[in-house]
Amino acid sequence: MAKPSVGVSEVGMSAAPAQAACPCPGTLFPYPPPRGAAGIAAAVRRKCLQVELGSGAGLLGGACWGVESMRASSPTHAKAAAALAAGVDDERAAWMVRHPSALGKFEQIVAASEGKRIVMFLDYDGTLSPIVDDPDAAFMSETMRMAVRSVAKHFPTAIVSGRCRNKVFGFVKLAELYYAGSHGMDIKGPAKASSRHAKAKAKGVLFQPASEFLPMIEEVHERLVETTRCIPGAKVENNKFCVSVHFRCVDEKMWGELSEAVKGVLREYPKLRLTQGRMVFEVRPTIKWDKGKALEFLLESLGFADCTNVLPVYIGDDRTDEDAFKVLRRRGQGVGILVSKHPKETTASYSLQEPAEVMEFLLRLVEWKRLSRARLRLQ
Ligand SMILES: O=P(O)(O)OC[C@H]1O[C@H](O[C@H]2O[C@H](CO)[C@@H](O)[C@H](O)[C@H]2O)[C@H](O)[C@@H](O)[C@@H]1O
Repeated sequence: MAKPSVGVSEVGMSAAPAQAACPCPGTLFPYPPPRGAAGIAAAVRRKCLQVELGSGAGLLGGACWGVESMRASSPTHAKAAAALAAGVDDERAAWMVRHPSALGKFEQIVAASEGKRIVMFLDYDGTLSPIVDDPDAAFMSETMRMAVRSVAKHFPTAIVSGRCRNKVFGFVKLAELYYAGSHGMDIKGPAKASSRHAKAKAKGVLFQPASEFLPMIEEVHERLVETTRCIPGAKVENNKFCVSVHFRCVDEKMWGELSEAVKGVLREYPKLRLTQGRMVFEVRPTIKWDKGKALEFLLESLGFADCTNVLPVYIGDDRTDEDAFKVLRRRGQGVGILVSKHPKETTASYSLQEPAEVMEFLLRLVEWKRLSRARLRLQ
C-alpha cells in the first residue's frame, strides 16, 4: 500500500472557464451561442449565485471536500440558496438566455447538423433516469428506453456514465449502443449492430486506460465500506475503475464525519483523486482521462477524428459531464446540453430541465430525421 501523502488529490473540479466565442476556423456552428444582452447584465449577480450553489471555485476549488461542498451538491440547499438570492427569477431568466432550452432552439440545432453526421452521447443518472435515493433503483422508463433505441437507429449513440459499465448496461439494456462506464475509463462498442450501423467502425472497440488501478480500486472500495460502516445512510458503490461514496441518505449532521473518513482513507492513496458529484464523492485514478477524453476517443473510433462533417451532441446533468462540454467547446464543434432545473455554471450551450425533456428532445430528433429521409426520397 502507498505511503500517506500530504493530502487528497483534488484535480478537475475547478469552475468552468468564462464563456468565449470559439476561435476555431471553419466552425459552421458557433459554440457556445452568443450571449444575449440580458445574460451579460446578469453576469455579476450570476457570480454570487454560482458561489452559493457551489459551482464556483470558491467552494469547490479549495483545499478539501468538506461539508460546504457537500451542501452545495444538495438540491434542497441549492433551492434554498437560490430562494434567498435576490431576483432569483431574473437570474433564471438570464441563465436561460445564455443556455436556452434545446427544445426551444431545436430548429437551430438541427440546422447546424446540415451535411454532418450527428453522434449522440448520453449521460445516465439524472439524464435518462430521474435522481432517486437508492442508486440501485435508478431505473429508466420503458418509454425512455424506446426513445434511446429509436435514436440509436439513426445516429451512433453512446452512454457515458460514472457507473460501472455492466451496471449501466443493466439499466439501459440496449446492446446496439456504445458504453463508456467508470467516467469513460471503460469503453466498449455495441454487442449488436443496429440496423443502420451494421458496419459500424467501432463495433468491437474496447478501451480501459485505468486497468492497472483495478487492484487498488478493489482495496480502497473495501476500506471505504469498512470506514463508513458506522455512518447511517452512507453507501459505497464499486464502479470498477472508480468508487462512489453516496451521502444522499446521510443525516447532514454526519456529513463532516463522512467527509473526514473518506479523506482519511484517500490520504493513503496518492494515485487516487477525489471529486464530487450529486451528493456523492467520486474516487478515481489520477490519470488524465474523463468523459471528455472518452467522447474524443469514441469520435476517433467512429472515424470522425479531425472531421468537420460530424456534430457530436452531448447531454448530461453532472459536474463530470462538464469535461465533455469543454471538449466540444475547445473543438468548436457540437452541441452541449446541460440537464438542470436550476442555474448552474456550465460550459454547455443549451439546457433541458429534466429527463422527461431529454426524452422529448430525443423523440423530436428521431421524427426530424424520419421526415428529412422521407423528403429526400421524394426528391
Ligand atoms: O455519470 P452518471 O451516469 O450521471 O453517474 C454519476 C453517478 O450517478 C449515480 O449517483 C447519482 O444517482 C443516484 C440515483 O439517482 C443518486 O442516488 C445519487 O445521489 C447520484 O449521485 C451513481 O450511483 C454513481 O455511482 C455515479 O457515479
